[in-house]
Amino acid sequence: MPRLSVLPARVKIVEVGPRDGLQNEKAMVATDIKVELIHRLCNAGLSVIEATAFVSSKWVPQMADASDVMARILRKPGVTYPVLAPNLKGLEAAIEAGATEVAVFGAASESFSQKNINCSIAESLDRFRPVVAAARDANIAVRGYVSCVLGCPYEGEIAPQKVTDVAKALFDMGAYEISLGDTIGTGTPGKAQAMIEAVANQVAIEKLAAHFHDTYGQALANLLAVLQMGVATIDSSVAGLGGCPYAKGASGNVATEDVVYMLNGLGIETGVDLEKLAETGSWITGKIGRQSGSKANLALAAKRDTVGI
Ligand SMILES: CC(C)(COP(=O)([O-])OP(=O)([O-])OC[C@H]1O[C@@H](n2cnc3c(N)ncnc32)[C@H](O)[C@@H]1OP(=O)([O-])[O-])[C@@H](O)C(=O)NCCC(=O)NCCSC(=O)C[C@@](C)(O)CC(=O)[O-]
Repeated sequence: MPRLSVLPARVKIVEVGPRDGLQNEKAMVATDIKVELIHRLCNAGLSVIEATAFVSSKWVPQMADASDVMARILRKPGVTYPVLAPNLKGLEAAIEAGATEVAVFGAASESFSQKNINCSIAESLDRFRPVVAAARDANIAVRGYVSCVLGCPYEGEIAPQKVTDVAKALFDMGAYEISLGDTIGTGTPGKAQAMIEAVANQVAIEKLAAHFHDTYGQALANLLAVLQMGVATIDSSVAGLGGCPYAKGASGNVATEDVVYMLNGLGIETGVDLEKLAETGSWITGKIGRQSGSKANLALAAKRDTVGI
């Protein structure tokens, strides 16, 4: 097992359930539920919880209560609550709501960029530059997302070089971390490694995060493949909730419970209490009337039922 020796000792999990997990829900999820979800995730030990998105409510109605969510969460010291901010308007609202970290989100696919944020890749980078500069002036950390790193719902295959170019541009403008999104979950481990290898030639691997969706059931395998290369930050969503409204057919993010179960088995620290997390997964899926997308969650719930606790 020589490869296992190169795995990181600790992985930072960025929990995206309250934002990515809920943004595509058709029925409005009450602000109270979103706030309680964030509190429960915090109690389960997650230390980075993407709370909401300051985007146009015409584009993503589910995130219209972003300011309310931020006003009502009880912030725990040591936990960060990043939010999406696609432009200066979003950044201003995020700052007013007390955000200490924001994320800009671009894509490696022209078509997806147009559908998701209504501009070309080059225009998006021009739009993000002043957002990143203003955020940093205000002492706010900025994360950069790149979508469609392993495939696009409109263009199919995406060359690793395109991903690298956008990732480098975001990093050079001041994003401290670049999250690489397999938006439609079409990646496989070899492709994921080739993509990371290309990006890591330009942006240090410690600055990269893997944000993999599980549409084809490949997310955990892809994560293990990139962990072996040195990636030590993983985005995931409780109960595997989620999907992008502008990527039809894409199912949820990899489930945080499944990621934690795998990392526990590998002896990798996350600081997350799997039982509490699984209870949170069962709670939120009950609240929004969905089946959990986490196999670990379902197995733990069945085990709880069997032993009667
Ligand atoms: C970027 C825009 C705003 C451009 O949208 P636009 O229509 O080109 O923008 P605009 O500047 O012309 O403004 C249009 C209207 O939106 C308002 N507006 C403008 N900006 C904001 C704002 N920040 N907050 C609130 N309102 C805003 C603005 O005030 C105006 O209102 P009106 O005058 O018509 O009443 C729009 O396309 C948008 O909001 N897109 C967001 C789409 C989105 O949130 N997608 C999901 C997140 S990305 C994702 O899930 C992928 C990821 C990150 O998870 C990684 C992966 O898996 O790949």
